[in-house]
Amino acid sequence: MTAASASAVWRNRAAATVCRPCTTCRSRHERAVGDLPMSIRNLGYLVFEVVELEAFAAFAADMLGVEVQQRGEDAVRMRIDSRSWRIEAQRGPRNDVVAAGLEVGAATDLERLERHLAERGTAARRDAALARERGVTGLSHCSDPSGLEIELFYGATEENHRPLRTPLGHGGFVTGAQGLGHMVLKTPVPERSAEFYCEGLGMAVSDYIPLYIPGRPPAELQFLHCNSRHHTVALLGMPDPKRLAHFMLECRDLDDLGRALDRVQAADAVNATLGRHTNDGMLSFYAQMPGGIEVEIGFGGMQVEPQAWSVVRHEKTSRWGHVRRRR
Ligand SMILES: Cc1ccc(O)c(O)c1CC[C@@H]1C(=O)CC[C@]2(C)C(=O)CC[C@@H]12
Ligand SMILES: [Fe+2]
Repeated sequence: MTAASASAVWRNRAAATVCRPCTTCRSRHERAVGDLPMSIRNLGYLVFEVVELEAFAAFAADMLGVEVQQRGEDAVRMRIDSRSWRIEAQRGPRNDVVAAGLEVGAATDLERLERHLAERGTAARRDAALARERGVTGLSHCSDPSGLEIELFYGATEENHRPLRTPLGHGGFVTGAQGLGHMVLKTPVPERSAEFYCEGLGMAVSDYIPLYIPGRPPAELQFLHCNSRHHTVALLGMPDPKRLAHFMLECRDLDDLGRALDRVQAADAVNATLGRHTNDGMLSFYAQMPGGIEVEIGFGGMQVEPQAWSVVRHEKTSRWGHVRRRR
């Protein structure tokens, strides 16, 4: 079956919603990056809503080592690289991610992606005011199947004329073409979500890992890439009013991960111990930010070559470590 006819088959089946891990429908969204005429390039930014904004900002500055800038009374923005900002936190009740910025190459790419989404029944709406607010040239937004706001954008603002201001000193984070890091999203409709990110936005499956949590129905993690980062989005098939399972920032230097672990341990905020993941080989630990938002601090993730990648399955989530603590 050619790629074109496979996607036609998927489109014909789109009305039939099958939301459990299912090899039949899974095969419909499995294809390589670049198979579609347009694709998102990377995860550009994340917007959070948190009740305890000051505590969240302090944790980011003192534990993660990012640069935090106040933005009025009720928002902060964080820099982790040359971009003017990568993470925004707004004061609000949700204690969750409220928008994800996915970057495309340029104006024409955004237009093509909008047309492609419209053909598939997803209306992405242009918003010049929101583009200005985010500091980007063009922005069009829609919802993912779990209701998360997805902001497709191009033309971000660079601030590479000055280094990061952090009290801690930091060798920086792995970003560039790999984007800001990754996010793991819980979704009650994992097959629809996978179809949206793959057939809609042009991402591709890296691998699958089953998840057995005692006392819960078996679930599955689907790892998706859109550049050489092994996964930019991972989907966890599990209903939850909180959409974000965690987001991940990757340190360039191992010592920055080690020093972050020291600080997070001293603050008694470790959610999962140091470990190495099976699929991307990332060395990481997980920390609990104020508002219950979980962040993974990583180092040394394996990169994929999208055009040469073959989908695989793993039986375990970690080669070792990542022991979770009960909260
Ligand atoms: C398995 C895995 C590979 C690479 C990653 O970057 C990554 O975050 C994960 C998932 C880790 C984590 C887990 O294994 C136990 C269940 C967890 C906590 C979830 O509920 C979401 C993330 C899952
Ligand atoms: Fe992760």
